[in-house]
Amino acid sequence: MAEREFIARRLAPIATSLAARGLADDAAVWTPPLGRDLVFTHDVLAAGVHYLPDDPPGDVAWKLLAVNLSDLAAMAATPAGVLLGLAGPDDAAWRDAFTAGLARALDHFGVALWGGDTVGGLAGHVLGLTAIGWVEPGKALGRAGAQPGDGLWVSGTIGDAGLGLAVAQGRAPFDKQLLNRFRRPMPRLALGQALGGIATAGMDVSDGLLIDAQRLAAASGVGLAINLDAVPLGVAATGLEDRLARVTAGDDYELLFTAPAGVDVAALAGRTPVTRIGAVVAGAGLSLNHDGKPLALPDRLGWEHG
Ligand SMILES: Nc1ncnc2c1ncn2[C@@H]1O[C@H](COP(=O)(O)OP(=O)(O)O)[C@@H](O)[C@H]1O
Ligand SMILES: Cc1ncc(C[n+]2csc(CCOP(=O)(O)OP(=O)(O)O)c2C)c(N)n1
Ligand SMILES: [Mg+2]
Ligand SMILES: [Mg+2]
Ligand SMILES: [Mg+2]
Repeated sequence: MAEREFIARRLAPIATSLAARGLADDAAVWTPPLGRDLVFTHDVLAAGVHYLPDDPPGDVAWKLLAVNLSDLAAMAATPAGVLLGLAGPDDAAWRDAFTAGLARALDHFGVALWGGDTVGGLAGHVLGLTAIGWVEPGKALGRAGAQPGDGLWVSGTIGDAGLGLAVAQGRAPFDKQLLNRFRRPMPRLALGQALGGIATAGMDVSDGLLIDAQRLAAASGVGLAINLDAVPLGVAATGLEDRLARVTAGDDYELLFTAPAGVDVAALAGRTPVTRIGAVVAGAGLSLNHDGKPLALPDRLGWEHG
């Protein structure tokens, strides 16, 4: 299918918002909600780097949208629309399944496809997505702002996606739930929006709990004391080494945030599970506690691109 035909047949039917103009013009035109600050993010997924080349294309579409919505959630924003960069081989069956999955994912999150670009003839897929959302003025949540005395909190469970990757690679027995944590992350949008204006700092966990916590600490100019044994895991760890593997695996797309001691975080989070895993302290960097004793930081804290 030629590019023009692909856009008309597969993309235009799912780009139904007024802003997208039927994908018939050179760009989208969106009227943002009056008086709101706009929030922008862009993440790329590359085959073999972020997902396995034979992962189901519909799940790849879900993940592409979800990882970007996770960054909007981290900022306490409400998503509105996205722009898609689709570059890869001329594989009509893959693209059909991808766009069908994208339509379902957009529908699930109530987000509009506003436009994008398509490039064929490549060896592997490189998928970009820009997500645009909005926040009430002054309510965007950043990584700076954590204060000594605040509690350190995380949503959901950590390390399951890392186990799911092992399942997908055939290194671990089949487990649908873990596979889904890797292929179909769930951005914490409701929690993020609830935290806006209340949490002192926040971010999403994409590279690994420890490395991302270290970034939050650095951005806030504080130290973070983390009780490793309090970190919620979906599957019990077999020992310290396993526990360290979970908190450095990444791909979690949970929210890591700090809140003043007086805030009832569980009530604020509503149906989203949240766990207090430590505290903000004066100083710098991370300090870990395990079995009631200080534990030296492992050499590797998480995922870093070369
Ligand atoms: N190629 C790039 N061009 C411009 N900004 C970038 C680029 N790569 C990353 N950034 C910005 O650097 C910051 C950190 O990026 P990243 O570590 O990818 O954050 P995240 O894990 O939340 O996606 C973000 O504000 C992001 O927008
Ligand atoms: C095939 C495969 N191997 C390894 C991983 C692990 N992994 C790759 S990138 C990454 C970190 C997140 O990706 P990044 O591009 O840094 O996203 P961002 O932090 O910008 O949201 C992780 C944990 C994976 N997701 N897929
Ligand atoms: Mg990024
Ligand atoms: Mg992020
Ligand atoms: Mg990263």
